[in-house]
Amino acid sequence: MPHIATTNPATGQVLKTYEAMSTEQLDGAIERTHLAYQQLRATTVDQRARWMNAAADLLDAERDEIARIMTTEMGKTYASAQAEVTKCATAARFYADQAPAFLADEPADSAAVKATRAFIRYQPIGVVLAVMPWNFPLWQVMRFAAPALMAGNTGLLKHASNVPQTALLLEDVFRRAGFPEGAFTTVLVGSDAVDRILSDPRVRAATLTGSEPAGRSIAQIAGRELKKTVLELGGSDPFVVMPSADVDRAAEVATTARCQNNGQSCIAAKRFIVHTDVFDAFAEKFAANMAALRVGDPMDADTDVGPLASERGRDEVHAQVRDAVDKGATVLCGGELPGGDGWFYPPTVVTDLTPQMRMWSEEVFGPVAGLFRVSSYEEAIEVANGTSFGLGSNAWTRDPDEQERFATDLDAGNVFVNGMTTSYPELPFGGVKNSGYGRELSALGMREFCNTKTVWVGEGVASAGAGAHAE
Ligand SMILES: O=CCCCC(=O)O
Repeated sequence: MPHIATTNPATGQVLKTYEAMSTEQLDGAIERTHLAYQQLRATTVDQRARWMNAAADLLDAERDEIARIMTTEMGKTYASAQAEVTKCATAARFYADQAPAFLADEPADSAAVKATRAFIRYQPIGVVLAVMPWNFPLWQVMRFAAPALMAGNTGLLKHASNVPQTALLLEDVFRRAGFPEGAFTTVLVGSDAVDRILSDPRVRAATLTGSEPAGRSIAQIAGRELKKTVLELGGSDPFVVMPSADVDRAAEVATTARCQNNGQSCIAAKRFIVHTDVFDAFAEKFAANMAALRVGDPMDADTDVGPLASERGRDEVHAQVRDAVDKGATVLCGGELPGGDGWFYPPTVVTDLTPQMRMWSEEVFGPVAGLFRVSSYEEAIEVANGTSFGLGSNAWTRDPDEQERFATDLDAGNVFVNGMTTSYPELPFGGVKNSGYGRELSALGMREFCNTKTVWVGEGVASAGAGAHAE
């Protein structure tokens, strides 16, 4: 039986447990979501925008209570949980505003294809399964749900088993906002149910944010079933600092980039690759900033870093650090398991890493930074691109030529120059290599789950021109 429960990571206390759905209940949930699709696809984009704006208003109005639940379920600081709720409301409004333009018919060169009219029409495809992680328990779901529902698709959410309350409350928000019953449905099941769900003919596609093994497993099922997937998997983002960089600012942003969300973000900077000319200055400031972070109760406004989400996650992070230390790495700060309740881990900086150490190539999902010294641009690129991941990346340089080169040479889905990788509704988000494929957010994210339909109209039909339709 899957263990679906709210366990407070700050205390280790189990607060609420849930029974997994039976096969019959799951089938009923799929059917409701499928029937809701028949309804939603027949609504206008303006109607859906009204519901989406109402969902945004509910999120704003209930922000503090939602944030408290998120903090209790996965340990992020209360302030960052509040910011996450606000970001979700912003994304909902963004898609409510932009959907008419993103879904409008796109005229093509009709003369070139010997048509009276030729255009592209974006239409929904049906029920989309969303398998989502606990680290940004509201945002990861919303960045799928807002574009999907605005396109006229319906969503079936299989959330991580440690954030059931957040999963259920989002279903409730969409229902109260006015979306048809079943338009967004949470299923409380373990990952063993994913094969059954994705094999169901009523489910047309899947999106997953999660680990590389989870991505491989979904892709395998979807391949067998010939269903579209978007995968956003792990990352071990490089953060490169070159001699012309503002080192103080880079060290400050590096600290936030590594420890955001208690170090548990796929786009957290994880490998700090610093040119030898500024290495010592950067290392000193960065380690001092990391050591100064306050670790503690995530509900406390003075806390910078709360607990990791699970005991297993913390054990894994510590094992990666111990592996490096046992093989000769140097710890500049942190690295010791604290005593007491809760799954806390101190901000840690480790240097003198070698390819034999797990930290060299693996993603570290906690507030632990690997620090690398390089002596040229070419070496920085080689180390930065030297993992199987390619999600986000950061480069710090005031040299305009270098900025251009980094934008081209970093093998990643996102390059942020003199700033920290983050996601915006306006910009596409996703990775290359083992970080996954497909894009979320922006118009591209909405169209991933649309039927991009070519329409060609020959002679004998009154020409009305394309561009008016938005389903
Ligand atoms: O684990 C992935 C984190 C994504 C965070 C964001 O979208 O800002």
